[in-house]
Amino acid sequence: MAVDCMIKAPSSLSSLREDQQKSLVFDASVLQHEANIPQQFIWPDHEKPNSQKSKELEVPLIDLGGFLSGHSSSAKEASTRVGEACQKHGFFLVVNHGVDANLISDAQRYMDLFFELPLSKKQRAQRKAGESCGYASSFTGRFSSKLPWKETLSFRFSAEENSSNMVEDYFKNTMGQEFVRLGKVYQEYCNAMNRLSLGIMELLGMSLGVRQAHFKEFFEENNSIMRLNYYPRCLKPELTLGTGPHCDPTSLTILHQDNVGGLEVFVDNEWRSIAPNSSAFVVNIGDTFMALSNGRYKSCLHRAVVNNKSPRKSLAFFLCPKKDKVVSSPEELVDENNPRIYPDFTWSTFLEFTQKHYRADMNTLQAFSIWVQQKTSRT
Ligand SMILES: C=C1C[C@]23C[C@H]1CC[C@H]2[C@]1(C)CCC[C@@](C)(C(=O)O)[C@H]1[C@@H]3C(=O)O
Ligand SMILES: O=C(O)CCC(=O)C(=O)O
Ligand SMILES: [Fe+2]
Repeated sequence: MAVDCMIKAPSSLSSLREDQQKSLVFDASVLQHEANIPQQFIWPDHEKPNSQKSKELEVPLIDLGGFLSGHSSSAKEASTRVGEACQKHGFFLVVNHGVDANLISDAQRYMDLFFELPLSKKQRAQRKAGESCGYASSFTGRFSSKLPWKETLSFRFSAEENSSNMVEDYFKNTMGQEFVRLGKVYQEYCNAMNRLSLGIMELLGMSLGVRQAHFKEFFEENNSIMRLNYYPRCLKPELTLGTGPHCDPTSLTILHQDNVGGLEVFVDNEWRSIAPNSSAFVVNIGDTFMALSNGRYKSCLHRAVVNNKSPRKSLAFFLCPKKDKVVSSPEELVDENNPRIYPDFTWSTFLEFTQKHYRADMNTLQAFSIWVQQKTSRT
């Protein structure tokens, strides 16, 4: 935000036209001291977080050690537990995941090096309209209400042969030479996330009764998104949300939250918190995998709340298919009792839908399916 509108009483902001509201830029370093939060950040009553802390959810904790060491009995056990979790709320924790603890703590710590920069420096990476990558501060320029209380830096990761330095190059080219070390850490982190995602895809394939390598092969050449979430402290946390209620439109999310806590899942009609566990990754399937599973597994509704004590950080790796690969559930999951639910689509079309036409929420895939069918009937 241009600092001047921090001195305007929030009520006067609503006098701005929607395009003027969208042109505001919020500076997190100012917002975190503001008791009078701008009204664009105040969510409707039915979506505000309860002021009392949400009850903790017992999330299945799956030890990948045996599976990753090639023990078939452990693989079977892990795939059964993954399947059970996906039949319920779609979230599970993985431990003994093979990702180096020092790499995780570096990836967490290095986020501060970026988000604590002056806004003008962060804006070197400013997300451009309609694009999924870059720096976004409360999504100004994108939404005019229900603004999330967060800053994000999103960048692309590709598992294709000729893209082994994509993340490193992004940081060097966008932020300059002094960010080369940061780029190397996030390149290594994304490589580790890629390996872990493909392992989890094997367990998902086994749990659905398709050929074990089916989904692993489908995602071999993925074009994924890495997102750094930075949630500044908020003096009125009961009025806003760090990330609003949504299902991830992507295929699989591997999330590492810091020790602050704030991730919540909607289960049995109530919001339940997922306790921080620095040695574990939180894994959930997204809309695209729900389509690939022909609706057998559901992508899950979740959100992030903020607090009035400290900032919160999370690392979210979003596994996405190669852009032009057709997303279509395997024959084994389609029969007369389970007709095909979703139209075939490509991830690039679905991603464009979320970046240019629809703010992802709990109905994104449904809205997208209708949009695709309308587009097809018009041509
Ligand atoms: C494909 C994506 C769109 C979002 C980032 C990835 C996966 C999660 C999506 C998102 C976080 C869901 C909630 C709304 C959103 C706008 C956000 O709060 O960031 C979504 C992301 C986005 O469109 O930038
Ligand atoms: O920060 C979190 O804990 C959740 C963020 C999230 O759901 C997302 O970025 O899609
Ligand atoms: Fe999410």
